[in-house]
Amino acid sequence: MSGETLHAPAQSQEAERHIFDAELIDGELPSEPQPNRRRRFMNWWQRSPRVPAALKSWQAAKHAAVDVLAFIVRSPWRFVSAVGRGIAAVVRGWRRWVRVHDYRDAAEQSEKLADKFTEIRALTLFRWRVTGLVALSAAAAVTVAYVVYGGPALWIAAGIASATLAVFGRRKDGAPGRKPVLAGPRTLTWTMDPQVLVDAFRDAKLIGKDESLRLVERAAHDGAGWAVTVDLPATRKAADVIKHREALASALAVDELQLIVERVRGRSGHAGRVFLWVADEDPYSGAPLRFPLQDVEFWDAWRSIPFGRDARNRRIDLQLVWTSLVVGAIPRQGKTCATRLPAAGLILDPYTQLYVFDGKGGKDWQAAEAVAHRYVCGDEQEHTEAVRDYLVELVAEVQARFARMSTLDDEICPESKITPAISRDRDLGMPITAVIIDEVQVYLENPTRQEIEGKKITLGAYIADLLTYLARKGPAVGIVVILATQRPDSNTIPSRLRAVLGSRFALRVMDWRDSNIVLGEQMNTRGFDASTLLPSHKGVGILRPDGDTDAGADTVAVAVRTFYMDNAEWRSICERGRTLREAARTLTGHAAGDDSPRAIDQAAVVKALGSGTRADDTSPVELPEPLAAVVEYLGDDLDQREFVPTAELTNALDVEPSVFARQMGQLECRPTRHRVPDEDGEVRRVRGYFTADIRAAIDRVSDEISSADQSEADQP
Ligand SMILES: Nc1ncnc2c1ncn2[C@@H]1O[C@H](COP(=O)(O)OP(=O)(O)OP(=O)(O)O)[C@@H](O)[C@H]1O
Repeated sequence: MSGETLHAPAQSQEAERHIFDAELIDGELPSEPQPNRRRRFMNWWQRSPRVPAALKSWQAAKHAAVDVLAFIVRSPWRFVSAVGRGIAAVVRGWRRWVRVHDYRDAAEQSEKLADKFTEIRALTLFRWRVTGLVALSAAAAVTVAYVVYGGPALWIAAGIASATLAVFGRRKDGAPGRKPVLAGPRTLTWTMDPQVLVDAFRDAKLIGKDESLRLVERAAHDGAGWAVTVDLPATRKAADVIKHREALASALAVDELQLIVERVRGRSGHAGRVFLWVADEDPYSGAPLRFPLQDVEFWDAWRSIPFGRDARNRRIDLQLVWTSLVVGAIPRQGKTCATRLPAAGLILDPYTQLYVFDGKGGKDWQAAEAVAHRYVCGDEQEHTEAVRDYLVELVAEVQARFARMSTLDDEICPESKITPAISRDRDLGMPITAVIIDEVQVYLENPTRQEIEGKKITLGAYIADLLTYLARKGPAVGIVVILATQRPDSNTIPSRLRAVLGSRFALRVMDWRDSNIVLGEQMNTRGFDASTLLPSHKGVGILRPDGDTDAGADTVAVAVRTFYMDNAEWRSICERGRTLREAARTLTGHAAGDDSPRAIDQAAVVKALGSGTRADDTSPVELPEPLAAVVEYLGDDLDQREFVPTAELTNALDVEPSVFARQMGQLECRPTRHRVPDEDGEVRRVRGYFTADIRAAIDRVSDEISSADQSEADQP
């Protein structure tokens, strides 16, 4: 029940009290029953089933008028096509009759066709004669009528014949053989004829042959496209339509990027109500979108930062505090531009501290030097070591912040989490701190081995551990991690790091596996695959936000065209950020000419990471058997193959199949049947494991182990 309904009795009681309290003055008796009567009439009008729905509101009347107009405009064409279908049906029926099909089929079925041959032939001849006779009589009748009554008789005869044919050929739901096979392109014809939409849903196998759709709101032009809301038949789910958006786009003959499918939720929606929006043309073409923060003097880092627009031109903002972001794409798709947008929002808040590391070493991030507390640009060994040192410094800072926070009273820090007031209080020293790393793979892939507290580990793996810690523990004390990579594979960004990155943005990638690595397991099967984006669509990607978007809290992911900011505009934002910091006296570190590292307790950092004990970076978390053996056997295939038969695994690992199945089951990895081609190329259904399920199990187990290690390390 809604709040409004709950409050209604309270309001009426209040009104009654006022009436009773009021003094009744002579001559001021209520003399105008008019409004009440009017309201009663309106109430009756709105509720009465006898009043047509079209007369109940202006909008309904407008829709009805449009419907009538559309009907009138379409009727000549519908009449002609009905007559055409009628002629086809009559000719088809007559042919079957004259060729004695029914009799012939019966004889065939009872295998007596040869015996009945003479009878069938006689009957055929007879029916031809009847046909001839009827045709001659009809022609004679028309001729006589013409001679007696003149031209109008011919018109009347043609009218009667065509009306009869039209009735015979009218479109009936499910009538087979009445629909031309080549119906022509469906693009936008559905806006005029909802039957086309129903056919598209059937063709895309989203509803059955005998099922239909209920139109909740007829197609209307909305923005730069057409919108329609439909109810699916009972038991059909809107979520399935979203999942099979591509099939529906194909059935409607539009590019899938042009089709938006959303579930209608809340009071006016339910699990089977779908909102469809089809763009008139490619929604991602046209001039780049201007970044709104170019025109603001200051931005509050706690507010969502404008990121781009979806196909319907709705603005999509990105909340950064409390979360982290990973951007993945093949080169030249707009990764750096996309990463600079949230960075710009943070730069325009003078109370935000920035760690900017650019693995590419170009001039993309040079302007940020003017505001960055720590800045590294380059891919040499010394740069990677500097990144490591600054990250270690930040991990120590996170620990110190937690320690300081525990001493704050409840009024300042009610939830042992950072608040806007804490982040701006310079005495507390806990500003929102963003770590922005472009081309992070450069640092994560560094193979140099180093010794951390007596254990050998590569520099790349150590940086991954530091980032994992920052993304996992940092948000509570105001750390925001933003990573961009052109190599979104599992070897580059380890699963333990990926698992803690909240928001994901995938611009165009090579294939669905890479897309899933950025966006999350099985996102392609839920209808989100960044490898299907077009190369010409620079800056267009799929965003899977950590929190809500304007596109609806229920939206798992949304295709977004990011705002665009050229180098000059980016530089001007950085300059503005510097002026703001100078005024607020928050310019520190590199930007203030101070690159000296802070003194830190290395051992405490290693303990906090809980990963300093790892002996080998290639298996950062020691997986339990048989998962470890499966990972070792599959190697790169774990990312490249979709499915591995159980028999192959049990043979390769030399294990007892039932024991193997039980152990894998305990790790929540269960086999399924799947069609795979065998050596002869024949497709067979075999039992086995989807590599996505194996990867999910690895992530789950790694996370559990890391958290256990972490809580051990957190023990004082
Ligand atoms: N939102 C956008 N709108 C329009 N064009 C864009 C957008 N984002 C990027 N571009 C175009 O794409 C080009 C490549 O962008 P960018 O340099 O960000 O790509 P990248 O993925 O970082 O490339 P690399 O991997 O080489 O660093 C830019 O020069 C720009 O012209």
